[in-house]
Amino acid sequence: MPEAVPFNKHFPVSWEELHRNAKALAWRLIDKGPWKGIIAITRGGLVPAAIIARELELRLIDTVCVSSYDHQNQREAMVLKGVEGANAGEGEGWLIIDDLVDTGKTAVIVRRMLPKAHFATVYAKPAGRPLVDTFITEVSQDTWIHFPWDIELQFSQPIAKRHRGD
Ligand SMILES: O=P(O)(O)OC[C@H]1O[C@H](OP(=O)(O)OP(=O)(O)O)[C@H](O)[C@@H]1O
Ligand SMILES: O=c1[nH]c(=O)c2nc[nH]c2[nH]1
Ligand SMILES: [Mg+2]
Repeated sequence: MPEAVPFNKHFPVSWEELHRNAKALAWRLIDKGPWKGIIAITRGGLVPAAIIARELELRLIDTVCVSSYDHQNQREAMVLKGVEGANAGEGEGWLIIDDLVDTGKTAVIVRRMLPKAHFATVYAKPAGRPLVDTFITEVSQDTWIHFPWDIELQFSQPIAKRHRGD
């Protein structure tokens, strides 16, 4: 297994940016349909999936529940729930939505379940990029993306102080 890359950079995302980028993803996906429905990868895929479902007027939504990080520490991926019944078959005509692809481990697991589905994320890092069919924004592998549901407004040190290492 490749060495874990330390997260040296931080990329905070606001609700507005997330909304705008999820809508941009919907624009990219509209011509690639028609779509039978969405399979959201919980939990990170839930918010983008809701925005995309609204824009593409999709009302059939299922989840695949996967968990593989304790904050920034990656561990063995756990599949807590697969696709309900045989609803999506091999996934043809279905959209899989997640917030991001990082190492690609989660994407490999879900792609194995639904090999014919279209995998779309809002953000992608280079290691996971080959596993995604459509995405909006790429960030470097050593960047941690901070989603709006994980952060809160608080005091931030002036850049000069941070630069000096105070
Ligand atoms: O490409 P990978 O290295 O597999 O990482 C990407 C996955 O990691 C995060 O989920 P996480 O397992 O942290 O669960 P969460 O969505 O419930 O926060 C993120 O939402 C993706 O699903
Ligand atoms: O909030 C998150 N930001 C990330 O950059 C990331 N990579 C894997 N899982 C992640 N979760
Ligand atoms: Mg996730």
